[in-house]
Amino acid sequence: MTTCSNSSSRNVAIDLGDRSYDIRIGHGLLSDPLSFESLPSSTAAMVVTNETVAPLYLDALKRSIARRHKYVHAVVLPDGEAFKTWESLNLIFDALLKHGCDRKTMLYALGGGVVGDMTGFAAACYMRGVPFVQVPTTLLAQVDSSVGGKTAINHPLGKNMIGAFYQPLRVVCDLSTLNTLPQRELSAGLAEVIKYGPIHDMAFLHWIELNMDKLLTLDADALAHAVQRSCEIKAQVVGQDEREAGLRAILNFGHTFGHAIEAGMGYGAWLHGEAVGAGMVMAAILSERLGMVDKAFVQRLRQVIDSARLPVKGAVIDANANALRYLELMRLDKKSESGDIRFVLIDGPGKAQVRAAPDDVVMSVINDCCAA
Ligand SMILES: NC(=O)c1ccc[n+]([C@@H]2O[C@H](COP(=O)([O-])OP(=O)(O)OC[C@H]3O[C@@H](n4cnc5c(N)ncnc54)[C@H](O)[C@@H]3O)[C@@H](O)[C@H]2O)c1
Ligand SMILES: O=C(O)C(=O)C[C@@H](O)[C@H](O)[C@H](O)COP(=O)(O)O
Ligand SMILES: [Zn+2]
Repeated sequence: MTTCSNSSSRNVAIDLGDRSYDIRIGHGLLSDPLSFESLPSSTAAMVVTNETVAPLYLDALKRSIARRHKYVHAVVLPDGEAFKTWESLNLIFDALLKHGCDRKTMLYALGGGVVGDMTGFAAACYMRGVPFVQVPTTLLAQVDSSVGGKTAINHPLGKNMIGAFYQPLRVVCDLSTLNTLPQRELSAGLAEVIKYGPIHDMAFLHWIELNMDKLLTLDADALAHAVQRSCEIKAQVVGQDEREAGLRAILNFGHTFGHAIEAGMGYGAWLHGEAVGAGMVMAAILSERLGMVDKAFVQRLRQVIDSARLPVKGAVIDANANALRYLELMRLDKKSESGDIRFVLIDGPGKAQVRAAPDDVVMSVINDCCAA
């Protein structure tokens, strides 16, 4: 992983051999054709976006890439986590086939993590693989989902259960797009920014604590630093373990509980970042009950998550048997082995470890941490 900056953009490189690529970070990049320089040109391009993002940014992106492709098509999907489904994926394939797109067609994912995950999966599958570029327009997508090649759709029984590892050719993070992002979505993105502190970089957590007000008010320098440092950490982890044989699982901190909340409450009721925020508090308390961190660490993490205007208590997903329902959903998590749920726990500030935990301790955490 290497980083370089100039006045208008900061670049983070992700080193994956012949699948290496650049993450470009800066204001106004989406409207600048130079952001897409040196990518392969092709006859056709397909921009995948949704009904909220299309009116805001589709025309600008089309103008920026117009010289690279003879035809620039677009498919506009319904908006929301509830639409991260086979049906939406099929809308992308329908559009590609309707326009006679060949295997050199470039896909552009224009939107948040939902659009990005589905576009990447469509790119991995269409004609057994076509190139794609991530143009993330939410904070969450800029600091996390557009980087690293995890692509997927949801299943009613579990998050991201059907997918593939498939890397983009470039990530173009235009920080200006965050100006139109609703406050709740900004906070959701901050959950994944905060995540990088306890698992890898306590100095970054300290910086986040000091700069939370600036982040919440979209201060340009603070945002640029948060996106750059998050991408650097993610690039470093993914560069060592692209397909989650081991280390990469630390990026799942807060997600074992969080994904249970998302699936259990019905996709979209809680935003992904909200569920991860509460899930990180629950995982930190579990770490503390297993003797891995002290109470002061848990309190510090709870405080920073709360300051990002995120929930610090989990959801009640079953009024009669809440803890059992969590366990049932978490057993399907992709980190589970032979029916044992494996959690990302904090093993001292800045250090994460993936391990199983006794059911009774997990249930005590759920019983103490969930509020209606
Ligand atoms: N692949 C990965 O590594 C990875 C990492 C983290 C999260 N994810 C996935 O990402 C998804 C969450 O992503 P998200 O938080 O971006 O949600 P999202 O894609 O649903 O976007 C959030 C909302 O913001 C809207 N929006 C997007 N850009 C906008 C803009 N600039 N202005 C105004 N509105 C805008 C969207 O239309 C949507 O309503 C989840 O499905 C999660 O599982 C994947
Ligand atoms: O990139 C990763 O690896 C992550 O775990 C990042 C997470 O923030 C993200 O939500 C990811 O999609 C979760 O992965 P999953 O394998 O649990 O579906
Ligand atoms: Zn996540």
